[in-house]
Amino acid sequence: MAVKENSHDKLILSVNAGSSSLKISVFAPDPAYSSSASNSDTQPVTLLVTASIDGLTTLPARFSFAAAVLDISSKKIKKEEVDEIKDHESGFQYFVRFLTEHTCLEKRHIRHVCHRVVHGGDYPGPVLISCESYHHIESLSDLAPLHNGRALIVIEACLKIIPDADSIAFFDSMFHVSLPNCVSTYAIDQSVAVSKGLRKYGFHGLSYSYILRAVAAHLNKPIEKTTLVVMHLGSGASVCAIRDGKSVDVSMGLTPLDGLPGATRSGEVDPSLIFHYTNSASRISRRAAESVEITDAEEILNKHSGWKALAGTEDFAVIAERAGSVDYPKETLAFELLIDRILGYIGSYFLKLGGVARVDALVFSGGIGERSARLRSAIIERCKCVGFNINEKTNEEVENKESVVVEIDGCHEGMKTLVCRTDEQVV
Ligand SMILES: Nc1ncnc2c1ncn2[C@@H]1O[C@H](COP(=O)(O)OP(=O)(O)O)[C@@H](O)[C@H]1O
Ligand SMILES: CC(=O)OP(=O)(O)O
Ligand SMILES: [Mg+2]
Repeated sequence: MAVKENSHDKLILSVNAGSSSLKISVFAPDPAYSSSASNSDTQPVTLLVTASIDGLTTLPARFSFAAAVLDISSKKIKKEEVDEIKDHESGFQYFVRFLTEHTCLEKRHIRHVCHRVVHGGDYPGPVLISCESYHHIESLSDLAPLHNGRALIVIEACLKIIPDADSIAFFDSMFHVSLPNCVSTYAIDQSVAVSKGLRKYGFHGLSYSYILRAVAAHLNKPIEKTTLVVMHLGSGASVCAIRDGKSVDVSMGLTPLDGLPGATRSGEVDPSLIFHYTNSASRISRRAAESVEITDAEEILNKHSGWKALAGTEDFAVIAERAGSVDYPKETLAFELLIDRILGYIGSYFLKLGGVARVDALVFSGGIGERSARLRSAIIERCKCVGFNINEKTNEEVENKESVVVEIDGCHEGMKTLVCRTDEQVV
């Protein structure tokens, strides 16, 4: 397996610690690109390998691996159950060992490790991991109890296993620094809000950033003139309103719990529900993730709610398949409830963005948005009244299409309905 030394000796590892998954890609800088020849802050990269571990909250975990370049590795693995992967940390260790044993890439050639970190507080851009930034991210862990703690565990494992590479944190919240004040502000005492940083931050920003670029390119429009309603529907689910290339609203809030329900998350509830659910709801617990302190209420609403609570499964594919059958009332409720909440955001954001005159497209993405033709169809059916459309045959065939962006509307004029295969690692 001969690999040109100069093209693969400056590797970039990109790690995406999601709530139920760990996705890792390895990139090399594009050798044809000269940084001095461009003023752009982005540099093209070539994907070498990509791996994904899912089911981390419903063990056994499943490992997938593929090399994008033939001479790197002949291995291709599709969802193999791996008992030794128990969590994000052991998943990362497994991946690095796999890379060493089954590809010609060498650990010593990894120069940069980019970590997706969900909550970055006021950080407007990426930061190099140092003692100070590590502790800042740690201090935000109780605002993203399913995410920041796990990302830090992976960062620590990485510093141990690949000590010569620098680690850089890229935040989900960065994309939403453009939220208008009236959107990000909660109607509470502003001196408390400001001193404690209690405002809407919004998440899934790396995904929205990727989707915005990909969709703008697909529509042949400049990013700064692209206006979209985008759904990122995965174990954590959100909707974002993008006006002229900037996030102007997003359904997640101070934490990723707000907005849509998810695999184990309740999504928005009347805040008073917490006081009535159980009288021990505000007791501090240490169970969510090591090193994170949260209350019982946060634990219940983050880890024991969502479709796990409604239908007894965290797998939305099962829910989508069973919904509508009289034999499966729980799955039917979970499916219809998600659609109801999504429609609420689409309607609201469509109006906020200026309706049919301004919106370029409605975009589905994330594990569910990209794979559930049934969910897309059920949503678009109810969005026809505002001008969106769906071609059922194209919708069913999305999985067979290779392109990053797939049109499922079948119209040639007006607002598009699109599916975008998001890639947070590449951002
Ligand atoms: N064919 C499918 N139909 C509907 N949902 C699916 C399908 N395949 C996977 N999913 C769902 O996608 C979700 C995972 O989405 P993903 O965005 O990859 O995860 P994460 O939120 O952890 O990053 C899971 O809830 C899974 O059930
Ligand atoms: C922010 C968030 O919910 O991320 P994920 O969907 O990866 O869990
Ligand atoms: Mg994700």
